Amino acid sequence: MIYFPDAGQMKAADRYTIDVLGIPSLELMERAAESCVQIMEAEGIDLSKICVICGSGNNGGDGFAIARMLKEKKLDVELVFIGKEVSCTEETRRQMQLFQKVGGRISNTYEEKEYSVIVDAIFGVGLSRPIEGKYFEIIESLNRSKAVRVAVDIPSGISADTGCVMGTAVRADLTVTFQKRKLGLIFYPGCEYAGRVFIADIGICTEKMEEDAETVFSYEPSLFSELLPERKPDSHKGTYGKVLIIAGSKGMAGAAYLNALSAYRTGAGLVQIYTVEENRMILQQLLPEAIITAYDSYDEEEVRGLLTWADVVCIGSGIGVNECSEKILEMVVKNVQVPCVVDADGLNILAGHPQYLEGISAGQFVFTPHLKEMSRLTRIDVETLKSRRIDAARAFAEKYPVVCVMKDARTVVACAGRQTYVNISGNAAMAKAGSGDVLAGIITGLLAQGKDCFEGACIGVLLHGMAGDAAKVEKGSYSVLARELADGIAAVLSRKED
Ligand SMILES: NC(=O)C1=CN([C@@H]2O[C@H](COP(=O)(O)OP(=O)(O)OC[C@H]3O[C@@H](n4cnc5c(N)ncnc54)[C@H](OP(=O)(O)O)[C@@H]3O)[C@@H](O)[C@H]2O)[C@@H](O)CC1
Ligand SMILES: Nc1ncnc2c1ncn2[C@@H]1O[C@H](COP(=O)(O)OP(=O)(O)O)[C@@H](O)[C@H]1O
Ligand SMILES: [K+]
Repeated sequence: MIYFPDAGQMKAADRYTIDVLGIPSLELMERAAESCVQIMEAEGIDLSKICVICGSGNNGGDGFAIARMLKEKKLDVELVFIGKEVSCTEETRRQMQLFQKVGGRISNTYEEKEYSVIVDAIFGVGLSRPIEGKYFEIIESLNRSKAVRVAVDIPSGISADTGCVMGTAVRADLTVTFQKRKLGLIFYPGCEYAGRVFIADIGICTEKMEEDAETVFSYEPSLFSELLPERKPDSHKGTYGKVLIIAGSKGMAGAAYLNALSAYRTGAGLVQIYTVEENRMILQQLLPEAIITAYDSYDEEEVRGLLTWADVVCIGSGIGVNECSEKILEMVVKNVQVPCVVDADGLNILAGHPQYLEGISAGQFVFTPHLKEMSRLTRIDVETLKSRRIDAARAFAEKYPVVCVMKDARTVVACAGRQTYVNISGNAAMAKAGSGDVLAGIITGLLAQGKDCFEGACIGVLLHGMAGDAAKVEKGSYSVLARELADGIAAVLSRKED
């Protein structure tokens, strides 16, 4: 597992390392600076004319130490201190003196010059409010420079908790972050502002943080195959689950097709699609492997029978919001006894009828809203959701006992009592209609093979992104179609057998 701390957790890990393990703060700062210098050298960055810009916190302290180390290598280093002397931490003050001791000079004004590299040590995880005034001007100005920009720990102006730009932020080419990649370097736009990220091990103990229920994690894509359900030699189609897909409306056969295809590609044993009569022939031809049952109008007994048959249900993709789909959804949500994925219009219906969710069982539902659907469900606007993704997904999963898969370029999976997952696979080729239907099918396929709702959701989101990455290799960022994500599933899963 990979863990992504927020600012508070990183500071707590620093404190633990200093106070309990007895590694002096100044020593950590020396290691941090050494790692930055080493990485700049190893990356072949032109160090012929260096500018290090420091703030008054410990991030600035790192900057002073970097400047000293570069100066000791007889390099041309200018140091600009733009913090407040009174606000300096004890360590930063000490580093300032050490820099001056080796003959370093400190300027208090930043001038646009032809630097080869600018080291950003203005703010790290201690950024506590939006950037204004002279800090704003300086960051904008160094973003105009042609120099390579190296951020220390995190680009100044990026929130370590959310990845949001706090007023303005340094656009780095490279970021050297200490011990763990902060959450703000995972979420966009922070992820883009950071450029290439290097993680330097400076000996901060993160064990406590890894055990913390509040910590956000991801799976190591290289260890993906260990997460998959087993395929046993002595098995038959019943071993891998009977899947009921309730999807598609007139003109939306594709949603049902993509759900079902993806569930099959992920390994489900038998898939039945329940859809409107108009889609029967289309789906039969598109996916002869699926059983098709069709309806003209709401038939409670038929739905009840299908629920009894199914080991897993996926409902909502392209079902439309109308009287019939509302009745089917209400019936399913109130009566389903097996794991159930609710997607798209299923969620839009629930947004208008939250009473359907009263009394639902815990650990049985996976909801897969994109941000707009999440906004409808929570009545929180999309911009606010973007600025507090983790909190919003967690709050929803606390309010309703469901696994909440809040989809975006970085999908978040929250479940009460579990650490929150954030996904790091996938790419912009997936920003196309139908991708979400594929995800709902993948998660359903994993649940059919016995994964619990939370694991099935996390592994499904990872697999979906990896399938997108495989599809991008084949078709490029512009041309991938949602159905080709299903080919990507096959490409990823077949690697397990290699
Ligand atoms: N020993 C350790 O702990 C280690 C820490 N390490 C390094 O320390 C970094 C964390 O250091 P930190 O906690 O001192 O905070 P930091 O990011 O320098 O910023 C705080 C300063 O910024 C100021 N400020 C904030 N927002 C502002 C704004 N919008 N506009 C203007 N000012 C603003 C704030 O001022 P104040 O709020 O007090 O007015 C304060 O002066 C971490 O990222 C890593 O690089 C490593 O060396 C490893 C060992
Ligand atoms: N830029 C991107 N990077 C990674 N994943 C993406 C990106 N854009 C979209 N996705 C993924 O594609 C899916 C889109 O889902 P959704 O918006 O519901 O599509 P649709 O409703 O058209 O099927 C989500 O799982 C999302 O995480
Ligand atoms: K910084």
